[in-house]
Amino acid sequence: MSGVPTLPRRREMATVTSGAGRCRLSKVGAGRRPPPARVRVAVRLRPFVDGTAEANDIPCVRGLDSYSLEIANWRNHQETLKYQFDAFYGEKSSQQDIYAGSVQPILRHLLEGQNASVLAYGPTGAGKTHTMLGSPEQPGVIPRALMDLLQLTREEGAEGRPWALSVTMSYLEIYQEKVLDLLDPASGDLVIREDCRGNILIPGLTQKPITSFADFEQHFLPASRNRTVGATRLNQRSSRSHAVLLVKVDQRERLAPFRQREGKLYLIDLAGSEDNRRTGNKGLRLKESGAINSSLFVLGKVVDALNQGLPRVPYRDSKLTRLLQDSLGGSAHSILIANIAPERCFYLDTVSALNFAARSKEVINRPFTNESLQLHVLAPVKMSQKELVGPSEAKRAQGPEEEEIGNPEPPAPPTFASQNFSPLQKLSSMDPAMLERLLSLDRLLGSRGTQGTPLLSTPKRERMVLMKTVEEKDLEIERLKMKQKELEAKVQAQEAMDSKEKENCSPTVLQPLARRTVAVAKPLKKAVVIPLQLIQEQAASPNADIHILKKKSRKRKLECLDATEPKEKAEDCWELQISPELLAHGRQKILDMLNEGSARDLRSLQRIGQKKAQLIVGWRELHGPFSQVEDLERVQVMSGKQLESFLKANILGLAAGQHCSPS
Ligand SMILES: Nc1ncnc2c1ncn2[C@@H]1O[C@H](COP(=O)(O)OP(=O)(O)OP(=O)(O)O)[C@@H](O)[C@H]1O
Repeated sequence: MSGVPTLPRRREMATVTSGAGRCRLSKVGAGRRPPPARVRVAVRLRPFVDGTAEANDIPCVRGLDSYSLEIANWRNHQETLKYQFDAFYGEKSSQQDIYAGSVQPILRHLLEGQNASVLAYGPTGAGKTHTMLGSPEQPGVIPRALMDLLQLTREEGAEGRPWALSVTMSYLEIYQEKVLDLLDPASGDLVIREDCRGNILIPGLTQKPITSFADFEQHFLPASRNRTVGATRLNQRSSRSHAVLLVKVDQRERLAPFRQREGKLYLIDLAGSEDNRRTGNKGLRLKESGAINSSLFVLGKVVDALNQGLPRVPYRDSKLTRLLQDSLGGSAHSILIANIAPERCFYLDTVSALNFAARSKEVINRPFTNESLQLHVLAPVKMSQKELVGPSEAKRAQGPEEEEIGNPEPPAPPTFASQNFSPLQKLSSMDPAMLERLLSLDRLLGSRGTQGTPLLSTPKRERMVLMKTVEEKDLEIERLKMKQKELEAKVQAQEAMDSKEKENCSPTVLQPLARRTVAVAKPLKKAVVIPLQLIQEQAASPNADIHILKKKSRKRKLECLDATEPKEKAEDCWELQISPELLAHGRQKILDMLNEGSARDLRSLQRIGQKKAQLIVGWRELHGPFSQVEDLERVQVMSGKQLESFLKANILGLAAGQHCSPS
């Protein structure tokens, strides 16, 4: 029985055990080799069904316990062949037993951003479609898994949880070595490709978003009717194709660093291996059978190559194995359910299926977390060409054939200025503004004496860390910009009120430092042109504790060409003398500015240009706040002597501001 056109009613489904799927976020795969996960193998023995059993037929297979079974040895009738698997389900086992025992436990990996696959394997008529799809009365793995998965994603992606989740489904069949989209049968034969991380992709395959089981049914039921089935002597509704349901779970982190994860679940109902002497296949059925058997033969070769550790695994020898590349010996948590039949007429098929299952349980996969940074938090990520175009356009873009052997890379992304940087991180798909920010950071790091291009030449992992930092900084900048706008608005309001007082002040005297930092660009620089007379007058003002200038006679050495002793000439000069209170106050103001000001704020200080401001901000981010103004020397933006004049210039400006301030 295949291609069941209806799905079970929801009330007949098992209760969802969401606790079992609670997400534990895994960091597997970041730099280290992911730990191995063996392909799990379960065997299911179906009961006798009408039409297949002969009179007085007794089963040729017998279960021993919940892991092992025995079958008569056709070479020696006195003996039996014993097999042990991860699970054995006898003829009385229910659909729920198989689902809960072997399938449900792997669903949680999808929420960790890992891939999983369930394959039903076995001879024709042994119960693969019954196991995977079932009937309305006895729902199989597919409806049960979908129901649980949708429930899990609803819980994990609920408002207030750290990740937002979305689910999509695709459904395809491999019929006579053609990949057909069951959700869009008109799209023709699709190509299978592999990305640089070894993920298998089918460009142009329809993806339908699903949020509820009703959504799933709405797409799945009509698509199931598109599946190719036909009657054979052994099965009235025999699957003539391998059917693959692909369910993708996308996760987006709601807060920084806005990671993104993708977990894929393959639910595969393989076509059964067929002995054409018994199926009575002729004509088209024989041709179909040939395609089915040869792809299953390649599947056996792939499993053998993986078991023997051969350097070449013949994944590309059939569409089926190409599609299963990341499930067998790849990145998925995989479970193979080998379906067998009890009738004697199935004996040889059963032995062959059991031998295949026994070999498969030696196959080792290395599942890893499929995680990346969500760069479009700041700028929309360019979707890949394949995702943007419909099936037919994608096919046209690619050409009619599957990709060349030995050229597993996906098609080149659209040409873009950053393509030189694209081998690991998705720089090529990056928004130009983001790339510009990245380059600025790169220049900044370069200007601090780092050799080469520190950002763009670093390995992927480090680069991702740096890019995370860029994103965080950008958010911080946004926050500061907002704050600055608020302050500017306040200043403007204040200025309107203060206009009268300003008129009384000399035009050469400026606003207090605190307000200048957020007002018009670089007003503080004007403070240095305060006429000395004015300052002198100010020094003589009633506010006697701020003395900033003092007239002093000083001897100056004069160069004498012919004399050995230099002549000295007494002359009057002005020496800056700042009162200790003002000095301490000014130092504190500058220190506050160094620790809290943005690069733009810092540029309003005397002797600080754009480059120095950026270096100061960068140093602060790396080392924490400045404990004293002298720390500026450690930033290497000024020497000790320059620091002294920097302090004087700024404190002078500050004093001038204070004197003019109406308060
Ligand atoms: N565990 C079971 N309990 C009851 N009936 C079963 C069971 N397994 C299979 N059947 C019945 O056996 C018949 C054949 O099963 P099914 O179509 O699932 O086989 P299949 O392996 O998918 O075959 P094919 O490869 O030809 O598509 C169907 O009528 C199905 O309902």
